[in-house]
Amino acid sequence: MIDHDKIEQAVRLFLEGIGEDVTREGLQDTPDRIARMCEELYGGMEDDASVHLSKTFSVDSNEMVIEKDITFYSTCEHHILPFYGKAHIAYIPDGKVVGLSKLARTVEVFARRLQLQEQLTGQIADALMEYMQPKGALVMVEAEHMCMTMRGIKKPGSRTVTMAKRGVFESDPSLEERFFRMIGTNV
Ligand SMILES: Nc1nc2c(ncn2[C@@H]2O[C@H](COP(=O)(O)OP(=O)(O)OP(=O)(O)O)[C@@H](O)[C@H]2O)c(=O)[nH]1
Ligand SMILES: [Zn+2]
Repeated sequence: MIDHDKIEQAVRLFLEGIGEDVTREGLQDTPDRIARMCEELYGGMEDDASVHLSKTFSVDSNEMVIEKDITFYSTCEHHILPFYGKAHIAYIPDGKVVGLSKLARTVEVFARRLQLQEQLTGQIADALMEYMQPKGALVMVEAEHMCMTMRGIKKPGSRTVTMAKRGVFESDPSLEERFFRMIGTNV
């Protein structure tokens, strides 16, 4: 549960900590604004991937399905700064598929919380395997981390690429090659 009162108290303390005057006009509503924003940014913690992925329906073909370029925004758990980019999801059905929007909804469930990119990638793949039981799933995430660009090492434009393979994608390398051909990326 997101606790608005705690967030508002913390934001006031934080503003004092950086030497701000919390009573000045521009900051008066900021604690409340941030508490409301947290509902959106971290709302994935109160959502459940099984709700989206268990709405399957039957199909005749078990050909690979790819949903690519799913834009997401997440927050790095080390610095509480955004990391954002694209997720690509592939799966090989085992007689059933889900509505395409449910793949993007699953990305949102895990992106809208404090995260590590590797963990985000793995959690999406695990949810697909657990709740829709395909023959295999592959998730690739490409992102820019603001903790690498606006502070610290300051390398704007650097991208982190992570991948998680499950099921037949682990045992058959030709499926991964097909995935790369189909998304048109050479990482
Ligand atoms: N593996 C991984 N590392 C991440 C992710 N997001 C941020 N990091 C890294 O987490 C590390 C935290 O390093 P620390 O040395 O504890 O903290 P820091 O002194 O702020 O690190 P610098 O960023 O090097 O200044 C940094 O190297 C970040 O680049 C992520 O999603 N996955
Ligand atoms: Zn970070």
